[in-house]
Amino acid sequence: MSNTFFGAIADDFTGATDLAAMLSRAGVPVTLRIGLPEGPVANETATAFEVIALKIRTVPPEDAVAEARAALRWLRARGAKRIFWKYCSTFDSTPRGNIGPVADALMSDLKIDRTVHCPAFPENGRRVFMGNLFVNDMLLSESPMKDHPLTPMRDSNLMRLLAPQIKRQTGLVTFPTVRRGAEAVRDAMATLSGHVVLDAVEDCDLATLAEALHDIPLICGGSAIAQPLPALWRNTGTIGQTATAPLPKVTGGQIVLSGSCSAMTRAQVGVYLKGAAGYRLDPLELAQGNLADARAWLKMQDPNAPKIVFATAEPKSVAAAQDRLGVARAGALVEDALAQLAIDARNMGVSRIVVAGGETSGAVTRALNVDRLTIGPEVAPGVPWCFTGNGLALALKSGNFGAETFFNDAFEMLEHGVASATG
Ligand SMILES: Nc1ncnc2c1ncn2[C@@H]1O[C@H](COP(=O)(O)OP(=O)(O)O)[C@@H](O)[C@H]1O
Ligand SMILES: O=C(O)[C@@H](O)C(=O)COP(=O)(O)O
Repeated sequence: MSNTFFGAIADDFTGATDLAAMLSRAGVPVTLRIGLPEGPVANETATAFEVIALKIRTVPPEDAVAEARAALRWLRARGAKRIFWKYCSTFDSTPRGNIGPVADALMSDLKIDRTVHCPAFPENGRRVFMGNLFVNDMLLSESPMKDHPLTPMRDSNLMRLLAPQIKRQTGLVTFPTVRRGAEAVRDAMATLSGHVVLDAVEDCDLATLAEALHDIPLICGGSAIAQPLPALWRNTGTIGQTATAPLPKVTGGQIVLSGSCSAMTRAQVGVYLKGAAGYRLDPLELAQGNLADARAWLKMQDPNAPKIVFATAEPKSVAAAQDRLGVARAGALVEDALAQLAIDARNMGVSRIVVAGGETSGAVTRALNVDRLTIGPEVAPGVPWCFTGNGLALALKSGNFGAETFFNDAFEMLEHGVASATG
């Protein structure tokens, strides 16, 4: 018998580990699954918090909807009472989706006519004011997200971004209302239907929103709104107390694989290359079928020494590759190459792997046949070390998360040992 209470569907793998980290911080055991299990899972220890990592951020909307609905069915069959649709705190989507279509489909399946959208993540500089998303001190559309290889964000208004993606209407709970407290938020919600965007500027706003909304069936957004939820459910006796489990110690070689071209990753790669061996992947060369050079380079490296393989490049160079190859093909070539190199690294004794990029993390994690992750401590907000059942440690870093020294920070943290985790 399962006792799942909270079920989350994440649109990419870094997003899934980000959400799992926020729940772990709140002291609850989380099961993070890579895709839906193929067979029954009845004999394993059930946890009240399940996160399913999908790779549906940039697939056609029909495919994203089908996968998300299957995940919803699976979670509800396990007993999930609260559903969370986790997407990016920078609202990464194409003009057609997939944030809106999936939210609409989940609403229909749950038979509800209202949900909320809360991408705010103040600790990582994502704030929503009057329905407009800010990244640090910039509007989303003026931030480096305007140049994202797959989901360039050229508008900052969440209602405007959602409108062409959804069948229902949009609404907004404004910042002044949120600052008046949970009751004011509930009163405002009672007058709204469809997709309600929530303003939130600081963590205290997320706490107010969580207090007002923790009992609604479906929350959509970034990971930060999830952090205050477990304490609220614990206070009302909805979930019990939880214990932490010791983490496995992972020794063995190390590598960084970076397919993210986000501004922060570019800086992180630059810093890491000062002390690590590096190999740059070029999508145009990959298109000629040349992965052999990269594989040969990797084979010559000491498994234990710091090293990085990266396709990370400046927007101009990304645009040039995309002009020649098309956006999807350029992305797929890099993802497939890094996935193959992850397998090669594993075969030469590498067991501690940092991956930069959400899509990239999806490709690498799948290639390594990982089906479940235990969540460890965070290297940076939203980026935990994760552990597989078969001796691998993975840190899946979202493009813009972490400090410039992230890659060094990650391995240092493992060297010094990590105390405990949930899962
Ligand atoms: N040099 C490049 N030219 C074109 N596309 C690239 C290049 N390097 C990486 N990519 C692709 O860009 C996408 C980056 O997305 P992702 O891995 O999700 O990173 P992020 O987390 O920064 O959004 C991937 O599909 C990746 O394969
Ligand atoms: O919400 C976030 O910002 C992250 O959890 C996330 O989804 C990041 O996506 P990528 O930057 O594509 O890794």
